[in-house]
Amino acid sequence: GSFGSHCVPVSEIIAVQETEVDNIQTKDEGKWQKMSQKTVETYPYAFTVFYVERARQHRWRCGNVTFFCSDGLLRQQWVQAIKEQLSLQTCRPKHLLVYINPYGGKQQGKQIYEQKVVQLFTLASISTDVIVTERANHARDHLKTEADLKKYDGIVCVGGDGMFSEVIHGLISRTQTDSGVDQNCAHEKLVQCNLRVGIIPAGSTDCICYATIGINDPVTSALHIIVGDSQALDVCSVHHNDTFLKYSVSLLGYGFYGDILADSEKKRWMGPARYDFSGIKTFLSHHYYEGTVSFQPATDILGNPRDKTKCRSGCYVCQHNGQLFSEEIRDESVEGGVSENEDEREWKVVKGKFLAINAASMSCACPRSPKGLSPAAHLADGTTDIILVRKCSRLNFLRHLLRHTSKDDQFDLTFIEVHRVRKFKFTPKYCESEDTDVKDVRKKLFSQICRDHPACSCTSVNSNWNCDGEILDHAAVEVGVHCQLIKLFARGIEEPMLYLALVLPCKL
Ligand SMILES: CCCCCCCCCCCCC/C=C/[C@@H](O)[C@H](COP(=O)(O)O)NC(=O)CCCCCCCCCCCCCCC
Ligand SMILES: Nc1ncnc2c1ncn2[C@@H]1O[C@H](COP(=O)(O)OP(=O)(O)O)[C@@H](O)[C@H]1O
Ligand SMILES: [Ca+2]
Repeated sequence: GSFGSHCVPVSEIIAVQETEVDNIQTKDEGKWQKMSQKTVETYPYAFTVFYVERARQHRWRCGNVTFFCSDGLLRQQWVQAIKEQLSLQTCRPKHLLVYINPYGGKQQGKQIYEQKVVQLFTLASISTDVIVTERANHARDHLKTEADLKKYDGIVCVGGDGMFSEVIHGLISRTQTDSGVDQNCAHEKLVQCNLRVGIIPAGSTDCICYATIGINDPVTSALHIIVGDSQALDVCSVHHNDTFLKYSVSLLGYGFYGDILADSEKKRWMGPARYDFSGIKTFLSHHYYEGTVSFQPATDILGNPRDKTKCRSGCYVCQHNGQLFSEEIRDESVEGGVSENEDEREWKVVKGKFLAINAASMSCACPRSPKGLSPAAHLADGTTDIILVRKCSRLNFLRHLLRHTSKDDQFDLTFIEVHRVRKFKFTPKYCESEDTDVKDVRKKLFSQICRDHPACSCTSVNSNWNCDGEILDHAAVEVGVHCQLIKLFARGIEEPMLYLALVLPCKL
């Protein structure tokens, strides 16, 4: 490279390698040239340090700088010293289990992994076992029962939010089974998972990657895995009548986002554009749904969904509330402890007609909306933000939606309510047909609805829940947040670094 000084923290060095001087090309006045014979003769020994270079919009790249010396022993000492420093970075993974979804997004999962990630893992001396999935739930089932997890320092999933969801379902289930915890019990404390999960984005929305790293970029994700980042993440559990349905880490959406998802699944051939298509269609159909949302507002915590400050790397709110949460758990396990905290807190009940009921456990920032559904939501504070969109005109709903893409506050509208909670319940007005004869109940339901709205086409009474991009089978759900249940190879979104340069005059 060129002459000059480079300052790189050891924690951001990817690898060091001895370099063949003969092959080095240097950039001189913008042109790549072979080094002059004279330089090669004077400095025949070189080594290259690969490191994390920050580019625009939270993008990371693998940069390198080559050092030359005249002495072979000196080079060996340098390379050895740097390797020793690297071996002291104990948070870095050495052996990873990789699942690739070849079917998500633009169906490029395999290519993205092979063309952008493999060489970086090799450079960083990370070995991998790779499984390309052959069907939906392949990764989940493999993790749940087969995979020898002791062998690995982490799991990587190549795909979208659905693929990530599969991986954490496998991992959480496995962890609970191994420690004898029953997932069907909605009030039981779940055991934290030790293995970290990395996401190489290759899906349609990639909101979990975007909201935890700041961008959906495969190389950036690979580098966060290599340096061994760690970010805790809250997980919501969703139950229906004391049976476990699913976990969610990003969006649990009923009404608008549930309907978009149900419609878009039929259009998978369109790739990521299916969401825009179904989005417009769902917007125009303007369905609302009736029901009751009950929740306990989280009052003892730091932070509020209307805050101007956001969750960033090393977030203080997440640290503080995480601490609070683990203390409460400890208190409850003590005989006669203060369990009144939880159960005797006041429940709020909101009944009405809703265009959308969204629970965002993280900001849900994604390329479509870089600030997300709930811009001030936290990754690991043990809460989820419930956003209620009451029945309003199409124009007003459009105003709300458009504000997700601008600086304006999407909650500052009369038909929007937002609450930060630890648990909530939803009960649809027209209850689901279960024990009784299905057809019978449907008939009754439709006649009742049609009496209520004579003009409606009665396509469906209830919506579906969109759970991180997967459809749930029930409308009535009970949701609880499990604080910091899993860990990612991420560090949260980094604040732009501030440099203070002190330039001293050369003449002393
Ligand atoms: C008019 C412009 C309105 C822009 C509104 C943008 C709000 C976007 C918020 C998106 C939150 C996404 C939360 C993440 C969910 C994902 O977990 C989940 C699964 O991801 P995966 O496919 O990678 O597995 N993704 C989704 O459920 C997709 C949600 C799709 C949102 C698309 C919204 C488009 C709305 C278009 C409205 C158009 C009105 C036009 C009027 C003429
Ligand atoms: N080999 C496979 N064939 C078909 N479906 C799969 C396969 N592997 C995973 N899936 C499923 O594909 C769905 C979409 O995956 P995802 O990675 O979320 O992509 P997208 O972001 O495009 O929705 C998920 O429901 C997942 O369970
Ligand atoms: Ca949260």
